[in-house]
Amino acid sequence: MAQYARGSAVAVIRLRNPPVNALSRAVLQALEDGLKKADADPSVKAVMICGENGKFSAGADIRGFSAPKRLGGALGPIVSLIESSEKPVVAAIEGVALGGGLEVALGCHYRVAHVKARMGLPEVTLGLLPGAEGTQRLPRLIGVPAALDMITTGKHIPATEALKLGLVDEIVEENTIEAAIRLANKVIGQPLGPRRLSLKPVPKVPNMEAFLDEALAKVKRQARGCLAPELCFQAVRAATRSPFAEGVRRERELFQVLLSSGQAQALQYAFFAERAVRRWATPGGASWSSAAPQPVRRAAVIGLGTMGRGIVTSLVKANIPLVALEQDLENLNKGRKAVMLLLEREAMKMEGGAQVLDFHNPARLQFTVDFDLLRDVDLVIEAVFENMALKKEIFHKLSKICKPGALLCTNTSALNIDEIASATNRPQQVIGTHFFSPAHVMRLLEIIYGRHTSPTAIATAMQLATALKKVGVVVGNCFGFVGNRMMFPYVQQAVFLLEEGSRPDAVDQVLEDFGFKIGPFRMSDLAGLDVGWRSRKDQGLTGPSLPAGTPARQRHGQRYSPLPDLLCERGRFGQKTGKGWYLYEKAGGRTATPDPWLLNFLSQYRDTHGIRTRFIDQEEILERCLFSLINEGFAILAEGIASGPEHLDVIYINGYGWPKHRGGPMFYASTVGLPRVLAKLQKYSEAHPDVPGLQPSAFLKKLAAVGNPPLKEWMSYLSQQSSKL
Ligand SMILES: CCCCCCCC(=O)CC(=O)SCCNC(=O)CCNC(=O)[C@H](O)C(C)(C)COP(=O)(O)OP(=O)(O)OC[C@H]1O[C@@H](n2cnc3c(N)ncnc32)[C@H](O)[C@@H]1OP(=O)(O)O
Ligand SMILES: NC(=O)C1=CN([C@@H]2O[C@H](COP(=O)(O)OP(=O)(O)OC[C@H]3O[C@@H](n4cnc5c(N)ncnc54)[C@H](O)[C@@H]3O)[C@@H](O)[C@H]2O)C=CC1
Repeated sequence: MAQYARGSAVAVIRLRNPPVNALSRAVLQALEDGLKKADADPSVKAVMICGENGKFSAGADIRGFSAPKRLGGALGPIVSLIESSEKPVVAAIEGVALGGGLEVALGCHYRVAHVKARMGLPEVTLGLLPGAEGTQRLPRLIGVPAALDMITTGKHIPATEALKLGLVDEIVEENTIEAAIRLANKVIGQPLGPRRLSLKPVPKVPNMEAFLDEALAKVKRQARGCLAPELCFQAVRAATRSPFAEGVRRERELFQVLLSSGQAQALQYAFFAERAVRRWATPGGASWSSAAPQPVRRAAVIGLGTMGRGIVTSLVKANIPLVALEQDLENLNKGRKAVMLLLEREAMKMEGGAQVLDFHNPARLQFTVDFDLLRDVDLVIEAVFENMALKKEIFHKLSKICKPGALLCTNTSALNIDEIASATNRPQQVIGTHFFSPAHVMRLLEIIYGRHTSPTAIATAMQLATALKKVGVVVGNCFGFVGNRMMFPYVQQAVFLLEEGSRPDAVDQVLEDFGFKIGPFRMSDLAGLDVGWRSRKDQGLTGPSLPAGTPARQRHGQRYSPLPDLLCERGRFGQKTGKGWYLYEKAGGRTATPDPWLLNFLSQYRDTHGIRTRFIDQEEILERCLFSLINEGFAILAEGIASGPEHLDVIYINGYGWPKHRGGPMFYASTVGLPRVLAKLQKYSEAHPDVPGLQPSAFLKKLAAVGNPPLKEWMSYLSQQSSKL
């Protein structure tokens, strides 16, 4: 709704739709009614539009996008109506003016913003473009380069930047509403022509066409298969080539293309999925609604290797004082240097820099080798080597040293949380906090509860995720948890495809074309092949503990590929050694080129094991890798390890580079259709009966049998008895 009030000469229209004043049909209708009332009332000389509760508007109501009668057509004419008003209209922007909200403000003749307000056209992140004439008005106001940047990235900009760009006329530190009314009174009677953006020419850029060509190339590079950025670009380009009305027509056409592309649906699903996972629940009945977090005033990180360094950096950025601990002085100094470098880089990106982060102050960041300094911390994050005996030793020590209420978190990739907790006197306060590398960059935090983990511990870990500006996803305890467990069959298929005749670059290309940031082989080279090798040796799958006489390509009666082990035995650990699945310019190099040695090695390997090389097409590569990952996802859901498919999708988008415009693996499966996924898995598992990852999960079979229900209904088909927990 929007509330209309008339004080003196200035009528006030207040957008009202908690929590973010989204522009629903009712709000737009009330806005239109208010404008008409103000127009008809001769005592009203100007209008001020603002939002309820300190927020202008977060834009169109995203929940309404799938409704049969959509808002798209309605908002543009209202923005035009505002602009054509014969009485000056001033926007008072507090909180946020996003999407349709900013387009409403662009229709106004003047804009006043609070210094803390943020503005943006984030439609591109929802697979759309600003469809209410925003792609035509914004370039006229702030110029093509700045408008293209905002519209194709969807970034939110602070009011201070908006003022520099000319997006707002004034920023205020005090009362925005009063300042807007003051301005409205001041401009009564002044000509409005120059304030109507639709009448302004688009400011010229020297050599506009060359600029646009370069901008398009950049947009395409960054979009990686996502349509919206390129269509946003095309809409802005139309503003440079055509009069306003024609540009608006083009904007509408492009908007319709996006709306029917399927990508918009996937991106909107991802938006709500990220919010849905905040409302966590466990099969035991604990949930976000009843559990309260405990405060974390001081934390500790143990182990300053690859992960620990990033975790320390994240905590410092979140303003949480902490102690960083290593096993000896040599490793401490190495870790300290690396942390300082990371923090200095982060500080350079921030306003206020190192002073804001204050990381040279030992009260905020203390380095030590002394466990005694952990006595009074509220939370510890352990990030030492992936070794159960070592982790248990550390947790035993922590339970003796740390104060009774302290939460003990482990950053393990796959190990059993219950076994780690068993080494302590407080298993209810032990929890997995699985960060992703680089930990100060990646948004995902997988939060793993064990058999005894308390609801308070889960709530505290979720609160930590929010404080670190990460997406926390609560999952149950199993080998590899959700993310890595789904990754195992995916990587396994990629390696099997090499055995059968494919090449690392061919497999990577297919998955990168699908939209992954990097394919499985480039990813393994980046992460280090030795990491998996160590884990396989610990599991007795390779190395000295492998029983004599074990067939080279079989373990426990299942197909096994020794290829990654053979590479490691030859010192090929990936980027760090300059050689892995690819060749690099030097140890630590990043440019991957196909390695003739490897191709020759593969062909010898096939000969040795009598494998007939065959041509493998792109469809098979894609389906075997993705469908085996998705299949594991169904097994995870059936076991109650995650409470819904949204959890798996949020994990994959934020932790594994899954293309967001495909909505996550489970959403993707729903778009492919479960009967088709099932049929393909059946076909591949018949061809490879010794690969359990290709055998369709019972839950997938059930969903296909009951008629492929929509994703949001999947969980209702799980019987209580099938949950393991
Ligand atoms: C046929 C199609 C017709 C198209 C019509 C054309 C019009 C256009 O040109 C298209 C548009 O306006 S598209 C909308 C553009 N706006 C956005 O993308 C803003 C999305 N929201 C945000 O960024 C943050 O929520 C925000 C920064 C605002 C606040 O962040 P917080 O972290 O403080 O809070 P959240 O937890 O994110 O949000 C609070 C609750 O509000 C819900 N919500 C947010 N934005 C919404 C929106 N635009 N529409 C509907 N619901 C929205 C959000 O889901 C959450 O609710 P719960 O999930 O129930 O907690
Ligand atoms: N590297 C990665 O991409 C990811 C790793 N992980 C997990 O994070 C944990 C750490 O992995 P990385 O950082 O890669 O290992 P890393 O080998 O780079 O670092 C481990 C650090 O722990 C220190 N350390 C060992 N014993 C210690 C002790 N008793 N007291 C204090 N410090 C000790 C070592 O000196 C070393 O600096 C592992 O459990 C791993 O599985 C989780 C997600 C991703």
